[in-house]
Amino acid sequence: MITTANGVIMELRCITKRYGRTEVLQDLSLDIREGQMIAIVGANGSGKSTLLRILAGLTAFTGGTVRRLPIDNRQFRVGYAPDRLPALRFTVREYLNHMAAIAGLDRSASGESIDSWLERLHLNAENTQMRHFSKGMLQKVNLIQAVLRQPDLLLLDEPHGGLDPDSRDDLAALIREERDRGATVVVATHDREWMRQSAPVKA
Ligand SMILES: Nc1ncnc2c1ncn2[C@@H]1O[C@H](COP(=O)(O)OP(=O)(O)OP(=O)(O)O)[C@@H](O)[C@H]1O
Repeated sequence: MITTANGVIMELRCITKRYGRTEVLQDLSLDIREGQMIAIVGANGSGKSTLLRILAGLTAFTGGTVRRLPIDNRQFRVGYAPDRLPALRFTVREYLNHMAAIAGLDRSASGESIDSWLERLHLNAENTQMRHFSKGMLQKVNLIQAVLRQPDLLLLDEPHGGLDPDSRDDLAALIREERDRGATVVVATHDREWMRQSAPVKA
């Protein structure tokens, strides 16, 4: 999948991030390689979400450089599940169709993929607006929108938040499948135990 010799798809060098006077990230350097599973573990407020948003290209950093290496002359696809989705006035299908359209996916293929994910994650509240969803239901929609475009780099921020035990198993299977497909997965969590038990780590 990746054309660089050493498999690096993203290079961060000496990244700093400040919000006003508060320095959240300091001199952070990191190489992200094809097929890696990376856990960003830290306490509340330590800057995990900030780092994921920088990786997603959604937050500007204050200093340092980020280099994204192309795959076969194209930018690699990023899937990003933030730590929570807003409670929107869309139904789940309206929202996922919308996200698929933004990603430039073919309507009929993405429709089938959405059907299959809704069934797999037992999300059957088709006609209810997402603002009435529970935290766990919203989290499932969040995960689906992140994997719909078959990302090369999948960024998951506290992905187990709000999920019941069976759904956590579904999440572990989802991560495993994404890795088997060749995706690089970066997970931010403050829960070391969940990471140890649920995140399938491949050598
Ligand atoms: N947009 C922002 N403006 C100002 N400060 C911010 C902003 N976003 C985050 N912060 C601050 O930056 C610090 C790191 O926040 P961040 O959300 O990245 O941490 P986190 O490790 O993901 O925390 P948690 O585990 O609680 O989700 C916190 O002190 C937070 O208040």
